[in-house]
Amino acid sequence: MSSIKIECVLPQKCGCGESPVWEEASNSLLFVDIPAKKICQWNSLSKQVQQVTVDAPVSSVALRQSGGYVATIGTKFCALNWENQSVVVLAEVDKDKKNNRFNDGKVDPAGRYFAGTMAEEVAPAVLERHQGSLYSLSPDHHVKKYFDQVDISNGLDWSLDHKIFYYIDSLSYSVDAFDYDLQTGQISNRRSVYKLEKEEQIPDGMCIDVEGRLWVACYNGGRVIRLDPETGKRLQTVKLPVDKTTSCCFGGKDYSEMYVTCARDGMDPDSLLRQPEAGGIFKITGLGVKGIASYPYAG
Ligand SMILES: O=C(O)[C@H](O)[C@@H](O)[C@H](O)[C@H](O)CO
Ligand SMILES: [Zn+2]
Repeated sequence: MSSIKIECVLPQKCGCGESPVWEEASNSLLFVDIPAKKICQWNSLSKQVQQVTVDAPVSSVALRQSGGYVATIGTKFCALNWENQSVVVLAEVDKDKKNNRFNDGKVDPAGRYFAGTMAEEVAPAVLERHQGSLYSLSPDHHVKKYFDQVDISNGLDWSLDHKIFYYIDSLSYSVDAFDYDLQTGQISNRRSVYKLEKEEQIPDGMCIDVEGRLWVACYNGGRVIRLDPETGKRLQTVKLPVDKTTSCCFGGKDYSEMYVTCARDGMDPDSLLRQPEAGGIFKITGLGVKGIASYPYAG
């Protein structure tokens, strides 16, 4: 076995850190702090953080092929110009659901921006149920709705051959798979590939590695787990010194490092004393497997 090392590389104190995305061009990790309405860029070489504050909870950020970024802000798909900090709305969803916001989002291998919604939480994982939907924004800014009745739309990624879409609705405690048609962006044939065990708690963000295995951050479980979606077996558990692990991505040189975000919101004073790094950005090295580059939005 390789020797795994876990370190907090940025003591950020995010209320809810989310959406880690590696940006190769700048050797940086992008991430958001949802309740703080912040999009952050941590430069791994200078160790400096730059941030842009927006006007509503921001739940995901992604690269944009034409430059800058895209982000899900409130219930809007937006484009962000980092230099002048300007935000342009590309599309809006759930207009009839005033209490909804977007949650996790990610770009598919064809450049479509996928993101799902949820009702705003009154406390972590406490919310009006079945209010969310899953959407994608195509490069021509057209919005497609896949399904509704979602509780907490969360982790998503695609298989290496682009034929499967993996998806997590947190309160189902399941990692699901769909057949994926990359040409049309259609999904079909939903099935569960893994049911979380009790101590693994709530499945949140997810990413795929070069061997086609899934890494799932377990909210309240203080860990990331590696799953084989073909056999439905858990292959590995990596525990972190914080409970509210929210998402993970590969990055760094050759995508051999894993970055994990986590939350501080919802922790009692006692847990905060025991977990002073809660809300920080963690780096895991020595996993012995690499990840893949994230896809940029093509619009
Ligand atoms: O990080 C996210 O994706 C959500 O926005 C969070 O609120 C947690 O996931 C949720 O509380 C646990 O289910
Ligand atoms: Zn999440």
